Amino acid sequence: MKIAIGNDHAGTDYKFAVAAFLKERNIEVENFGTDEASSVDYPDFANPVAKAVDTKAVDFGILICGSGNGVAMTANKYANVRAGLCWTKEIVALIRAHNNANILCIPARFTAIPQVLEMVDTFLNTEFEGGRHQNRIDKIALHC
Ligand SMILES: O=C(CO)[C@H](O)[C@H](O)[C@H](O)COP(=O)(O)O
Repeated sequence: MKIAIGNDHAGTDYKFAVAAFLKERNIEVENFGTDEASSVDYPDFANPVAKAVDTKAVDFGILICGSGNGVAMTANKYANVRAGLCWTKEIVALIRAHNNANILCIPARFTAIPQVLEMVDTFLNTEFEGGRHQNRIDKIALHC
């Protein structure tokens, strides 16, 4: 499995923790995020992750910014991306089981790292349920 990860300055520490967690599980990680704490613009890091997921160059993406909203808004501009903003592992389970999300968006300023690692574990270990949820995903469309 290969995962693209991206973050702005608010998510740098969280990105390192998540990347280490994934590598310990022999998951390949492509780092598109900043490695610094100095201020940057989140679309510069969310766009390459979303593009990698959109083109199926990777299996999943993980995006981290302060609130998680900026990266989610950016990623959901891509046709094949379903990016979900999550702050508990229960919501993570639902974005996989019901929404077949392929990018997990994490609000670094409103979560703790141990909680985020649990969320990432849930994201990787929850299957899409299909059925009625597939019908609904099929109705998600670009309107521009
Ligand atoms: O874009 C965001 C919110 O949608 C992210 O949370 C950013 O990390 C945040 O806006 C950065 O804020 P800062 O005051 O420039 O550190």
